[in-house]
Amino acid sequence: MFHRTTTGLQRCLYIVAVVSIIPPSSFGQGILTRVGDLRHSLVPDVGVSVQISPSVGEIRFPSVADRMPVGAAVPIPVDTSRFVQDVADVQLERFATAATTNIEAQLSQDLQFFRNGIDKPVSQGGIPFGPHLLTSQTAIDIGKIGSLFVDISVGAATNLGLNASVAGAVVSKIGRQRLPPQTSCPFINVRCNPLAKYRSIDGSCNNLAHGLWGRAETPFERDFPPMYGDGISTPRTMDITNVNPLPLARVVSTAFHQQSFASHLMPDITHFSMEYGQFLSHDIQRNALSRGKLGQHGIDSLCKRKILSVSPSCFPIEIPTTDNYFSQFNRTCMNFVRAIPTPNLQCTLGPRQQLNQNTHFIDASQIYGSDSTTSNSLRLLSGGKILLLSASLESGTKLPKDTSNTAGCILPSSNVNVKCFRAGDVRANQQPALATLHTIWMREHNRVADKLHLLNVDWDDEQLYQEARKIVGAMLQHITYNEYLPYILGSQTMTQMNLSPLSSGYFTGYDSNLNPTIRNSFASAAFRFGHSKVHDYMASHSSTSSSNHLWKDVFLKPDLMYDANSGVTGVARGLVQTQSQKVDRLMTTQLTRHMFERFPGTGLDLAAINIQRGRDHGTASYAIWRIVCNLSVVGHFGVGIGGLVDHTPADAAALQSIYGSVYDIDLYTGGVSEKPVPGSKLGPTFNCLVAKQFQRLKYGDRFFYESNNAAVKFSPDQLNTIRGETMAKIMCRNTGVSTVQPNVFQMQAPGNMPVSCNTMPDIDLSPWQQCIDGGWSTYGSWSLCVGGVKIRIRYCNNPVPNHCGQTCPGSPFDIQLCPSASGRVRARVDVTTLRKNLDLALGGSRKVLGSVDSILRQAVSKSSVPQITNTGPGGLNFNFQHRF
Ligand code: HEM
Ligand SMILES: [Ca+2]
Repeated sequence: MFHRTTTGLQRCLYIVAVVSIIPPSSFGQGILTRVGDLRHSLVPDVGVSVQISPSVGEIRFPSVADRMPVGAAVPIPVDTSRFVQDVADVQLERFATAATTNIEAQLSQDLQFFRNGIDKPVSQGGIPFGPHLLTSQTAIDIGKIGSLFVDISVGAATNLGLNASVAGAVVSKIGRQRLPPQTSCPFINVRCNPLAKYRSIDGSCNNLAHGLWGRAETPFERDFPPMYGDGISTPRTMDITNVNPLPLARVVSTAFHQQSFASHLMPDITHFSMEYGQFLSHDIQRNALSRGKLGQHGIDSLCKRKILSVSPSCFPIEIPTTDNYFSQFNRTCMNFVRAIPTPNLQCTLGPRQQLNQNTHFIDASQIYGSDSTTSNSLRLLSGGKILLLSASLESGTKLPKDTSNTAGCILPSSNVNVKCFRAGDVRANQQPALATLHTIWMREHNRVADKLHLLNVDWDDEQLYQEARKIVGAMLQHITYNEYLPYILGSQTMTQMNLSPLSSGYFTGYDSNLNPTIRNSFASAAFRFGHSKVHDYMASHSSTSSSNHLWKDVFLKPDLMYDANSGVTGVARGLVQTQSQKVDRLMTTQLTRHMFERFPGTGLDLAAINIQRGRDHGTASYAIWRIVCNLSVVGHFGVGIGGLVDHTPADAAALQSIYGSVYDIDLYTGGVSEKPVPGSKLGPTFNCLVAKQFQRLKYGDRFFYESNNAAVKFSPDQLNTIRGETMAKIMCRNTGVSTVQPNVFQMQAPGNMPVSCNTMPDIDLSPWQQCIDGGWSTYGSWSLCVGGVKIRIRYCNNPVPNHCGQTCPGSPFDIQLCPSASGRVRARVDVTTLRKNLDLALGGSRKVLGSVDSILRQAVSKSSVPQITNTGPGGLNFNFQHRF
């Protein structure tokens, strides 16, 4: 099928991962991937390079006889000219027409499917998938185009007879040369204003040259090409030999991820650290899930019939009849829909990609929204504040109510006033600990806005809102890099990757070539490490009593938030006083059996979902990511050299009993179970993937809070104020908590013992007091005309320097032209210079000024004025006829 020629390389493309060799016996047949090929396939900005010892030289994969030509020792060059010819316009046109018809048919079924089936909101009696299915209309629209791109790509691959291992690379290559016909690209570049002081709501124009980088509703980026069943779009369901099916996600979950128990608590890390991680994750990512593609059938019949081929968005998680929990309910499958497909940012053909509905940056978008409709709907439009409910039901304000219950919450029949909440991210209602963080931060916004208003009475709503938003976003970034990440990544990684905040001065490392976009592997696996940290219950501590709520009793239920004792304050107390579970292979059964459960047996399994999601995204297996991360190559299940060196023997053996090959291990499963790097809570693979993402989110964010960028930077005093902020202070200010340990991410311990909130000073926002016109009197009356100008003067009433180091910033003079008396030609005079000289003459004196005339004379005589200059636009030029 391929032209096996080594000549004409300029016309050739080396296919990734297709070189085969005679493998070592332990692998059966093997396929070698050239290091260069792998490196080539990496996104250049990630700074990851694949280095394998020269003695190995290549990466070894077990081989797939029917996929790969065996025996070639060099990469097989593919003559792209042939493909280009084959996929000439007329061909593509044909694929496009067929695909369009197909997509139209599928789409017409969407709505009915949604009504009848899998993803009915819980309020309508469906089996819930929680708020994760509240896919935005924009995402659905992009998904339609994404489906078209995928179908055209699949058509091209089929037509060319490409096998799965090369289809993605070849179609991408073709796609680079020609845009698919009949498609419109949803990613249209934007014009940016380099002087804009505030972040856009949707994250666009953060990077001035690449205005779409990091914008909401753009695809996740890849560090490594996806591995799909068909090379383009279908989930990875077969093992590396393409002979046996992969172990079922639920089977991996029951055999490997269950169940955590008390001894799996982390001694030093609070449950707050877990919850902050989820809150942060909701700032930077929200996968767009499909809303279904098939009418008539509910999820059960879909599962039973396994009609994936008819309903391509439905990818149910099968439950074996021997399941250790669900078998008692005769449950054979679990609700799962695929993430919607999206074109890549360049809108070229290629493998399926996934869409992030939120802004990729750490910009507090979970508080404010990632689109203007959401953010506007959350604004009070007065005093810069966000909508918050008044304190009628609980001490302290709450998030605005979602009165139509569009978030699909489970509401109590006993109290019609209890509703779910609205926030910048719809998942705020997933459970009360998350809603608590949302509430704390929304309250903080309004406190900041109020304080800013007191300092700057003339600021309008917009300026107050934007400045408060900027401050809150900066606090979130500071707390993330200063308090949260060090305990996750460890101080060594923080230092090596330059992630620690500075103690003074500005950060100058912004790199406009660095693409900050959230990586697919981070979203689909690595940052899900937090799921392993979730405790069995959510504690709520009042000042006198405490109660532990099993998660299954509080999922999607807002009731608790309305209780003065157990609400925001009680949950906050509980979070800082209980521990997280360890990051390890085990996950609480509250998440593996009971997630979003309505009655026994209807729950979901988050571990299985993580695995299934990875396969849905085509996420390459664990072993590949070790290579991307420059870690030792894994080739067997042993824990010695060349094996699972970062796993315990017991965990490695457990993996071996589940998977046929190390190249089948799902990234979530292999990564979360690694032994932690010393000082870190994560093993080396997740440590690498998480650290790299946070590096990009710092170095690729023009608005990073420590930035020295002139248009966006804080003043030195303002930055110091942000640097003094801690999560404990913010909690103290916005809840009824009265004592708390200074570092709420760590358990109480010597050096971190609880202190009274009174000892934590409120934020001092005086550096935000605007430095203009403070302390001036109103202007006196105009002078007579002197030399064609008239002058009026104001006096400084405020001898105390403000935070800008000035008493009365600005000039005491106001100068205007006198009406021209005659038509005489006059020399031009620079008013600015005149004003400067007048100021000079005044010598900073705040004494009552002498006569305008004498000052004017004095000023001008001391200088070279009148100058004959042109001050440019602004109408300040005038003719100066009188010489002193
Ligand atoms: C009680 C706590 C939590 C619950 C119930 C929960 C539940 C979920 C669910 C249902 C999903 C969607 C899965 C899918 O369809 O693929 C998800 C995704 C995710 N979760 Fe969690 N989670 C929790 C805590 C956390 C924590 C602590 C972290 C990180 C520190 C985290 C990180 C993520 C990430 C990165 C995703 C993927 C997000 C996306 O791309 O949209 N979660 N979680
Ligand atoms: Ca964001």
